[in-house]
Parts: sequence; C-alpha cells; structure tokens
Amino acid sequence: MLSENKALVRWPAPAKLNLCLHITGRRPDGYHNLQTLFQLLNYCDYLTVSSSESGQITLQAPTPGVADDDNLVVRAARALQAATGCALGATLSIDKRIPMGGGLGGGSSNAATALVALNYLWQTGLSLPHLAEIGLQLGADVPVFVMGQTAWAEGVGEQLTPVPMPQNWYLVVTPNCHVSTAEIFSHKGLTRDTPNITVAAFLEQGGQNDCQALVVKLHPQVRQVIDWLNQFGAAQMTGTGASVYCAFATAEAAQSVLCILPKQWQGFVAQAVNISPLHSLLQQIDDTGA
Ligand SMILES: C[C@](O)(CO)[C@H](O)COP(=O)(O)OP(=O)(O)OC[C@H]1O[C@@H](n2ccc(N)nc2=O)[C@H](O)[C@@H]1O
Ligand SMILES: Nc1ncnc2c1ncn2[C@@H]1O[C@H](COP(=O)(O)OP(=O)(O)OP(=O)(O)O)[C@@H](O)[C@H]1O
Repeated sequence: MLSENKALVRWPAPAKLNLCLHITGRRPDGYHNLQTLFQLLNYCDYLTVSSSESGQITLQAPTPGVADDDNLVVRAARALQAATGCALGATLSIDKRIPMGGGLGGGSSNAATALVALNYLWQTGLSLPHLAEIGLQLGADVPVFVMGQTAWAEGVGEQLTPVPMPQNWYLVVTPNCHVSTAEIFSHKGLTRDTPNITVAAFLEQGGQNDCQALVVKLHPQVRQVIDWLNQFGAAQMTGTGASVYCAFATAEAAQSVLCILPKQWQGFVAQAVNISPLHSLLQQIDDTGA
C-alpha cells in the first residue's frame, strides 16, 4: 500500500510535554544541562513528503512567521543530504496543529519526522541514533522525537532512557503570548542549580519546572492559565512555556474542562503515549513489508 502511495502518507510529528524540567547547570557553551521527563502525546502535526530527482528541497506552503530556509523541516532535509551525500530532493508540506513556540516541541518534532521520513524515502539507511545525532544540531528536543519513546533525558536532552509512563489524558492550554526559549535560558533570574536526581526519585516524588517561576513573573497570562487549571488538578508549564497542562484519568474529564476554557486561550486534549505515533507508523510499514 505504502509503496504505491508514498506521497499520500501523512507522517505524524507528535507534541511532547516536559513532566518536570530541572536545570542542573550551565555548560561552557552557554547551553544548560537538564533533567526532564519527555512525555510524548498522540496530538500531532502531519507532514507529507515526496522524493524528487531535482535535488531541491521545497516547502509547499510557508509556516507563518518562519522563512522557508529557516524552517526546521527544510534544515533537517538539507542536513540529511549533507550527512549522506544523497543527491535526491524533496517536496514537503506541514499540516500544523501544535501551537508554535508553546514548549510543546512542534518545530523539533517536525524536524525529526522529516529526518525519519526522508531516511526511508531516500533509502539512506541511517540508524535512529545516527539520525538523532544529526537532529541534535537542529535543536535540543529533536533526538527524543527521532528515537520515538517517552523518556527520561539528561545532558541538553540528548541522553535518553525510555521510561514507560501511565497513559493519562492531558488538557493542554496555550495563552496568547510568546515566550522566547533563548530569553528564558539567558535570564539572570533562572534557577540553574537544581541537584541531580534519579529517575526512580522522579517517579516517586514527581518534579518541578525550573523555568516556571521566572516565566510567570515575565508573562502574567501564563500565571492566569496555571491558576485557572489548578482548580481541576496540579497544573504545570511545559518547556519554557507558554503552554500549561493538567492530567486527567479519562478523556471525558479532560474534555469537559476544555469545553469551559476561557475564550482568550486555546486548548486541546491528548493522551500520553509511550511510543511515538511516527514510530507506530514505521512499525506498520515494516510489518506490511511496504
Ligand atoms: C526547554 C526545552 O524545551 C525542554 O524540552 C528544550 O531544552 C529546548 O529545546 P529547543 O527548543 O530544541 O532548544 P534549542 O533550539 O536547541 O535552543 C534554543 C535556545 O535555548 C537555550 N538552551 C536550550 C536548551 C538547553 N538545554 N540549554 C539552553 O540554554 C539556548 O540559548 C538556545 O539558543
Ligand atoms: N516547522 C516548524 N514548526 C514550528 N516552528 C518552527 C518550524 N521551523 C522553525 N520554527 C521556529 O522554531 C520556533 C520554536 O518552535 P516550536 O514550536 O518547536 O517551539 P516550542 O514548542 O517552544 O519548542 P520547545 O519545546 O523546543 O521549546 C518557532 O517560533 C519558529 O520560529
């Protein structure tokens, strides 16, 4: 099926939540060492990708606010060409559903899906760890999406240990404000000295988001979302914000809160998954021998 209709395949690029985000130090290159639990969700952007003989990388429609040459899927495709010497080109399109700049990893996930899909379509044969290494040059969040499992992460997010987590339902709410990841990480008010913990300690006690206290000071809207969601459970920010999430035991419970979400915010309900929808698709392709 896939071999006949490769151009029609919708390659999923899932969102992630950081179930904790501990900043444990600053490296000489300015990046921060962290400990985080990357929880993958079944809420996705979708890419269509087709291979071409031209060698050109073309985006069918621009992502709002992003120049095509800066688009992470274009950069991912060029990085794969450079790493493999592949002379083939590609035409890509992105069906965007994940709020941008929300700490949900949409851009990084798009890049990871482009790497995985093109590695398949171009038959460049790189392993997932090799693709993750290429992805790390594009962003600290790309490797987890390439590897495709909910995981405990250390380093800048590239040292991954898969950890199966309960398949909770999450309501994710994004206020109408933009938080710059670079601005938060370079701010003097950021807590950067949280002691390292073990995965076992996290699983027992949970953890906090070290960026949250700073972000709510700089962006009162994020505080408003947290206060509102706290009525229904323990709300926490993901990444450097601005999105905030709250766990629910059932889809119905999460959905009923989404129904009364104040109109100035956007939200979606998603289920936690331990295997990325992208990798479930790859498995399906392997199983059918397409
Ligand atoms: C905060 C997280 O979302 C947690 O999942 C990620 O670590 C951010 O990952 P990302 O968006 O892929 O970040 P990148 O595009 O690599 O970096 C954006 C900017 O954030 C800062 N940055 C990012 C990650 C990190 N571990 N330390 C940093 O100091 C750097 O100044 C960098 O210029
Ligand atoms: N395909 C893409 N999709 C979304 N953003 C992109 C894309 N390509 C480049 N970008 C740029 O990357 C920035 C970060 O996008 P993204 O949606 O990944 O943010 P984020 O969810 O806050 O990331 P993180 O969780 O890694 O902090 C955007 O503001 C945009 O300028």
